[in-house]
Amino acid sequence: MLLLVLAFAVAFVLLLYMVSPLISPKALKLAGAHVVVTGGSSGIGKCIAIECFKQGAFITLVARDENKLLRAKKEIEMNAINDKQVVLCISVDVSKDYGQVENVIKQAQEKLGPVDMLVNCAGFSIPGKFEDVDIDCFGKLMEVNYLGSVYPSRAVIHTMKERRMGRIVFVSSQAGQVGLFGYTAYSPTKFALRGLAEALQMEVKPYNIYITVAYPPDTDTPGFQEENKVKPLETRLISETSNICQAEQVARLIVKDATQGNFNSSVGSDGYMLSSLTCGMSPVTSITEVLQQVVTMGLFRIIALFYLGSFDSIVRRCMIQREKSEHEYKSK
Ligand SMILES: NC(=O)C1=CN([C@@H]2O[C@H](COP(=O)(O)OP(=O)(O)OC[C@H]3O[C@@H](n4cnc5c(N)ncnc54)[C@H](OP(=O)(O)O)[C@@H]3O)[C@@H](O)[C@H]2O)C=CC1
Ligand SMILES: CCCCCCCCCCCCCCCC(=O)[C@@H](N)CO
Repeated sequence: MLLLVLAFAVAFVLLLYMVSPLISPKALKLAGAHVVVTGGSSGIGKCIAIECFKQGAFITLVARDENKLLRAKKEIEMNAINDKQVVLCISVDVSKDYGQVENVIKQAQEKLGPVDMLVNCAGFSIPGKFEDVDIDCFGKLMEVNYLGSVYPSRAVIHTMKERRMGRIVFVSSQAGQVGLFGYTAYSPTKFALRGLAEALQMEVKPYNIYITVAYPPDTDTPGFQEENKVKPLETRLISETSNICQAEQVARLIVKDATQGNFNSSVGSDGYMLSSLTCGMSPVTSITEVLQQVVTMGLFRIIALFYLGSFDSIVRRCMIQREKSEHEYKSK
């Protein structure tokens, strides 16, 4: 009898331990909230700002080009739901100097109050074969995509901890879940955000601060058009596996996941599979999510083998094609 009670007690404690990371956070209400969006003057960032504005938030847009900022501000303001809402623009390079970024956040907090949600969306990509990408680009990408997310986050975290509330979003990429041909310089910067997010989430969870990492697929934005000008054929063919998304759709999902406090934010069926497959030791906030992961991971690994096989064959075909045309060129 005593043994039975003991066994039940142990089972109960174990169950409590298993379920304790699953307690869902309370959703953040955006009406009246202050949302800072880096990279908010274009593409996904601009659409995130619009989505938050539509829900009643006050917005600070952070990017370098002042004209682009002003144009985005006008566009966002057309979506106001009341006449108190404000869009503030501040021009700064998020990657250069921590002191500057800290000042920008201070200015924003003085004008619009403490930051409730920070969205780190400033970033770019330089695709190309490992040996073709200019050696300086590896550092530049790491500076903007990684340090450019560390600096603003570091500048808001103190106040968020004091207030025991907040949301921080890191915009990674599907290329931050899987390394692909042409992304040797870009992928690592997006993988790095995941490591940062996991470690930071563990630190700030007791302060009721929730981190979201978003993994968008190719999305039709000015940045995407720019990237396509230099994208190797292999990268384009491999990326075509995933559909091109609209920035509005990606933004809507990111804002929904961030306000709900979900650690993971993905788009579409490939996004869903990739996230389940690469969940690793990442935090979970819902029981359904973790059950889906447990059930689907093995199956998705098998499906992934077919994808990997097709990617390998794309790379091989392109190599043969290239060598052939080089040969023809030489023999002419
Ligand atoms: N589009 C896509 O296919 C995908 C994009 N992503 C990621 O989403 C994010 C946004 O991409 P997307 O909307 O396409 O990009 P865009 O090029 O359209 O917009 C980038 C924004 O970031 C700002 N920015 C760039 N560098 C800096 C900097 N050093 N300091 C401050 N602001 C900066 C730009 O303004 P300014 O130049 O004036 O500073 C602009 O507002 C990026 O991190 C990208 O890696 C992820 C997956 C897919
Ligand atoms: C079960 C396994 C499923 C596997 C599916 C694999 C699909 C891979 C497609 C990857 C597309 C990469 C998009 C990068 C976007 C990006 O970040 C740049 N456009 C930035 O500008």
